[in-house]
Amino acid sequence: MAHIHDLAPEISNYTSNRLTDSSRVRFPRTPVFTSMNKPSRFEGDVYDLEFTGTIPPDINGTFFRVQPDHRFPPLFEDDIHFNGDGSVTAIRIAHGRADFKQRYVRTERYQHETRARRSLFGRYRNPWTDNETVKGVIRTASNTNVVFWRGVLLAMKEDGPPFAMDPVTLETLGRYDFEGQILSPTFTAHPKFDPDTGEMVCFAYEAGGDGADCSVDVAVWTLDRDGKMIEECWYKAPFAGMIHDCGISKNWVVLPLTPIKINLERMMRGGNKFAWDPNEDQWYALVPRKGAESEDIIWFRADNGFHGHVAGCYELPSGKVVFDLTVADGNVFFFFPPDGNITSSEGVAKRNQLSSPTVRWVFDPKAKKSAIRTPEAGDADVWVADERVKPHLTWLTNGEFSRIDDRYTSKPYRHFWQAVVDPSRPYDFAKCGPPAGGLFNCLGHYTWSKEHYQTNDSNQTEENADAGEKEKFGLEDVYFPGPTMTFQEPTFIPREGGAEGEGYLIALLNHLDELRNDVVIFDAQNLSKGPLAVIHLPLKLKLGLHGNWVDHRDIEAWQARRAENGDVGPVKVATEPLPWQKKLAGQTETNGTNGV
Ligand SMILES: C=Cc1ccc(O)c(OC)c1
Ligand SMILES: [Fe+2]
Repeated sequence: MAHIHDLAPEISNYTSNRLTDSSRVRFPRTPVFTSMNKPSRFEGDVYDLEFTGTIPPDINGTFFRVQPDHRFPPLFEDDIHFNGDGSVTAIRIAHGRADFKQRYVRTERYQHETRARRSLFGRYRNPWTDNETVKGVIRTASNTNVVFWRGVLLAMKEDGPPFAMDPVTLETLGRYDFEGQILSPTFTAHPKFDPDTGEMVCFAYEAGGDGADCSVDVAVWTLDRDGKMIEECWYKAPFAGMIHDCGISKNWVVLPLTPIKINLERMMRGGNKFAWDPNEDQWYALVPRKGAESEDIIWFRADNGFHGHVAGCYELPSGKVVFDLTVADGNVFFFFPPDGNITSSEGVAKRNQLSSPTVRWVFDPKAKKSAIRTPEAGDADVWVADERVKPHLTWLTNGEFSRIDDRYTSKPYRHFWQAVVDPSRPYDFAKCGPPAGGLFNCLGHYTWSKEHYQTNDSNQTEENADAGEKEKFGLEDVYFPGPTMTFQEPTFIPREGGAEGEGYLIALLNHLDELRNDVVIFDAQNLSKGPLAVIHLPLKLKLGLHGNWVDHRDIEAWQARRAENGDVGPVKVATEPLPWQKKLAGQTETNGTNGV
């Protein structure tokens, strides 16, 4: 059979890395856009998905998740996955059956590019690489997380405000500014919900100016269960770096500042948003949840490392704060190499060799601290603990995307789950090629042992732990599906009335050979037994980031509250431009009227 390229010759739409012919719809032939990573770009519904096994009949809710999925060939041929448009998937499960729905988030970016029928926004979080026609437009692709908040689904990416969607239809309602209460240019993709108070704790970094100016301003907010902002405090970080996830305990917020840095000059030259700095520390900010002032923040410094996602965070009887997350021993984001250093192709091989254990830190809010100055923070005091911190323990789990039973957010917890990398298992390279998105070839369930469930309060660090203890701190329950499959992030589904961790685990499975996905459901505490149900999608999705489970009764209760005659009423999306946009428009106008 003739190859398709023989029938119609392939003509590149790129010249020297730039899109030079936007009339040719042809994606780059790079690993970011081929094989499992090929854009899928569809929206649609599949009613009553085929499945094997048994979908537990007590499950009634929706698994929401989001993937970056480029709609148009990017402006730069070497574009990265994280720059793709947010596409939200909903797997609605009830009565032992499942339905599928997928829609793009109608961001402002989406609207502009649809009208132009081409890409207009350039490199990841770099507005200096955009088409002139979209200057001042909110650039976010809303592609990192979807959370349910007071009746709406919020699609989020940390470079911009969230966009609200209807959780049943996935229709985009508009940009959400929390009814005018949060007007920062950026907003986290990882807010945390306090199960006792119903509060949402959230934050933003690079938040001081227009969201692309390398600002060191960090904001932390609390909204109460009625959606009212009750806490807001602004801080200065020691440098402009990524703060991706966070943890909350009863009284504290922990913000991990990763040594991957923003540099304005590099951005203005059209370069990368971030560069890994192998010589910089990891920093952790301990921030009071209530009544904080800027000077109350304490920064703890530790040796260089790359933060993954947070498992748990809670306080010990002494008031010290336990903070558990994965920390890799090198640059996970190989596409953001150190300035003037290794190429990203060297980086990908290196990334696949990184070790990514689960690390427990114990921070003392009463630690002695001193004010320092950094070039980036200018004349602002940055309060730093005098003593550097060391891991309290390091569990060699080698995974990422830690999740817990979210009803235990802010509390001591026993169970966590991860997508796990186990290079000792067979991998069919001939059929699958390099593992797209990383070799997450197992799902793992971890149970902290009794002595580590609520870690003892002595100031024990790795150095005085027993040698054997450094590796395992509880039980491991791992499932390996076979040499042609990898997993995406798992999400816990609680069983009604169940104790912590009683319920199900749901995740997407990638068939790297067939280029197709399944949705798998496990007994959350018995992964090694294999899935209870495998729901077969008739198509290939993309590698997503994060997802969340929403009980259907919550959706129904909020539909009633959000009805025209409900006690809350329909959600109000943002109607005014953000302050940075108004300022920019004002500057443009002034230039015009002055005629200079
Ligand atoms: C996994 C982290 C992460 C961090 C920043 C991003 O913009 C992102 O986009 C999908 C993902
Ligand atoms: Fe994340």
